[in-house]
Amino acid sequence: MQRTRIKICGLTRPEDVAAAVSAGADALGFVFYPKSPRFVTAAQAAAMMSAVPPFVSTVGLFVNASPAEVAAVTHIAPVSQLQFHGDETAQQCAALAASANRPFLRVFRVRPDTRGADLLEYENEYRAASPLFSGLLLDTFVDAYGGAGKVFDWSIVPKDIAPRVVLSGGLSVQNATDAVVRVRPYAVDISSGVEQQKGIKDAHKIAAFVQAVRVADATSESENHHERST
Ligand SMILES: O=C(O)c1ccccc1NCC(=O)[C@H](O)[C@H](O)COP(=O)(O)O
Repeated sequence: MQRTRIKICGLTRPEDVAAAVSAGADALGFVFYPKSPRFVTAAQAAAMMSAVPPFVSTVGLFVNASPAEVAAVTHIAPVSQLQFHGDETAQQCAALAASANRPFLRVFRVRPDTRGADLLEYENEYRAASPLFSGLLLDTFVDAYGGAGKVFDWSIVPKDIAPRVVLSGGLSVQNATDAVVRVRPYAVDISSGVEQQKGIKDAHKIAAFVQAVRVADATSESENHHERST
């Protein structure tokens, strides 16, 4: 059975890290963008990461950060990978990742006029720019940079790219099963949909979200089985 990977983003409290790990999250996101309500310092993130068990990834999220800012964080907080969420070019992402010696996720902020071909072209550009490119994370374009809880039109995601992308943007306990069954992404990423208030996660919502994704995995498996046997 395909097991859709799950990233919980925007963690600011040790108890929220514990809730995400105990619910079965595969990756934990820490926001190093000072204007975010979910901003954490490198020292705060490092303290939270010290309680993360083996085989759970930690992701450091940056928006238009300088090489010095990324280096200052990665010297202190042992993130396993980077996420570039701003207007960085492919060359800038490649250089930031190389200097931090970490793989990176590139966020594509989907607009109403985005077409599937745009995603494939963007992915090719990043793949060509760096061996440290680990994949695209699809989020909804909003004027602010992210964590806004807005959904985009999932039908634009081409079937041939879906198994490699991280789907995000307005996911919730209510829409997670539908999103995963329809798109069949490699992974999903959620922030505001599992919060009580900005930056404060809700352990029950995290557990319910993980459960909703697992229901989708089981549904997709039974659909695959049905397709194979007819
Ligand atoms: O969380 C923030 O405040 C934030 C600030 C600047 C850039 C990105 C930010 N968050 C990104 C995420 O948490 C997620 O990758 C994604 O945007 C999904 O968020 P949501 O729609 O709230 O689930």
